[in-house]
Amino acid sequence: MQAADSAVGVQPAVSAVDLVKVYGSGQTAVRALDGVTIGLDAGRFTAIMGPSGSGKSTLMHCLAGLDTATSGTVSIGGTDLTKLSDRQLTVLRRERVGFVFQAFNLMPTLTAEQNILLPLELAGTTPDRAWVKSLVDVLGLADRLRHRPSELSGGQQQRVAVARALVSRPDVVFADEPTGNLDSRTGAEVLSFLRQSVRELGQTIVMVTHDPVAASYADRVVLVADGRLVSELEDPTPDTVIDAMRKLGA
Ligand SMILES: Nc1ncnc2c1ncn2[C@@H]1O[C@H](COP(=O)(O)OP(=O)(O)OP(=O)(O)O)[C@@H](O)[C@H]1O
Repeated sequence: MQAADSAVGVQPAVSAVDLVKVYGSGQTAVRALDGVTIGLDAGRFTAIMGPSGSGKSTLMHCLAGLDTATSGTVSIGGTDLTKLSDRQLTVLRRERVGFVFQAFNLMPTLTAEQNILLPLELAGTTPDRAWVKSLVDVLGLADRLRHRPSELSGGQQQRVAVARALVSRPDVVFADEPTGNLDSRTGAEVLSFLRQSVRELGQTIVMVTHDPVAASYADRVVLVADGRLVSELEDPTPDTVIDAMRKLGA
């Protein structure tokens, strides 16, 4: 078997080497990331956890090309983000990365369907109708497509945001507290769908969360403290995540 066919040789979907992020300068400088090296495997669901202020959001923003690191490198699908111009970075984010935010971030004047198709519209790509239909069906949105976000429940809005993130089959989906604004039952539905998209569609997902139950949907949890990776868990359960967080003093 070729190395590329085995798990050992698989290139990570996202990787970072010695990532440092310093906000501000002089006496007020904050070292939010202090030398993070990480590889996030394709086709897996990774959760990033850690105490408040530990650097989770900064790490996610740097990995996703939403923020630039002070030093170190980040690659998505083999492309080194630090070598791209702002314009190239915008195109890469649009075409190869999907985002799901806590606050849904849907366009209020567009219908659910228009919101889902927006990334393709912006990229000038023709929608794969069969793919769009399967996303809409699996997410239970078929009878909500003509509604605007204000006419949808929070859970429905987040399902639209998930469909929008997946519609262009991105290399990776970054989710920042995707269930933070949802009740636990609706949150569980959204997390189950994210899990399903990894299992059945081979999607790569990276999620920042405070919630041990949400993290237990992931294949792997990486724990951040004071801007460094301090430990990780494979096949987490809520209890193993709570234990690991307790050890960090969180
Ligand atoms: N724009 C900024 N300017 C200055 N300092 C910042 C900025 N953004 C974040 N920080 C600081 O960097 C550190 C890491 O912040 P970050 O938001 O990444 O942590 P977090 O783990 O996501 O926190 P939380 O769980 O509370 O959202 C914190 O000390 C924070 O105050």
